[in-house]
Amino acid sequence: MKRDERWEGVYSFEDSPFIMEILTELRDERTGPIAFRKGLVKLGRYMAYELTKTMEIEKVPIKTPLEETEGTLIKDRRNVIIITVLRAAIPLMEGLIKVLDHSRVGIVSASRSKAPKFEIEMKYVKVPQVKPDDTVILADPMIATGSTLIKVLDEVKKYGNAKRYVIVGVLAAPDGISRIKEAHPDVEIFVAAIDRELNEKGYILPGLGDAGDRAFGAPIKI
Ligand SMILES: O=P(O)(O)OC[C@H]1O[C@H](OP(=O)(O)OP(=O)(O)O)[C@H](O)[C@@H]1O
Ligand SMILES: O=c1cc[nH]c(=O)[nH]1
Ligand SMILES: [Mg+2]
Repeated sequence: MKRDERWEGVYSFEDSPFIMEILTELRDERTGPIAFRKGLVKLGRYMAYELTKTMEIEKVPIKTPLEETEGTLIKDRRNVIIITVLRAAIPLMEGLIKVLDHSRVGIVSASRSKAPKFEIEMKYVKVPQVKPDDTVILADPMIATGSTLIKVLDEVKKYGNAKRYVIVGVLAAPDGISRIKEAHPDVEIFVAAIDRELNEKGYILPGLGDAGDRAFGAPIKI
């Protein structure tokens, strides 16, 4: 895990060869939906494992069959809410929850309109009550303009105040990170990698394409 000097509380995993290898497969245009979804699940699992290193732990007395000793409990792991941003976060959440298995889960839909407006439509919001001990993880593979996550954070913060708000994603563009940090300075961001820029259609470069379409196939308009 590597802190990015450009912002407070922004981390990438560019120093982790294993996470980079999974990302390489996701970026590769030859990777089909089955392997793409599996890659997102794997990333979710390993990123959740890395995230536990930033959580509050407690030392607890335990008894082995032979003697008394001290054990470790990750206190914060018991108080996690994962907000899954449809569609592309579904496999990422599946991986996160393998490690953060006590999590309550919120589901929100967010769909970004085409350039230049990039308006976010949020039709479905089901979020549990947020308590002061909670770590709220906002799972969304792609942070492009940042508009989706700004809107999701605006909404989720209505459900109570959390101890931490943490975005877990795969790729981010610098512009999107700056916009999110401006709107929500308290949010921490953990992504596999921070890419170069956005193209005129709002896609991350070099990126991995449209994460939702690659995981689930392109929808059609009827
Ligand atoms: O940072 P932004 O510019 O807001 O873009 C990022 C959003 O775009 C993608 O979702 P999309 O709207 O394509 O929906 P989908 O997951 O259903 O494809 C992605 O999963 C993010 O939610
Ligand atoms: O590059 C991008 C940008 C937004 N959403 C995606 O799925 N990919
Ligand atoms: Mg999409």
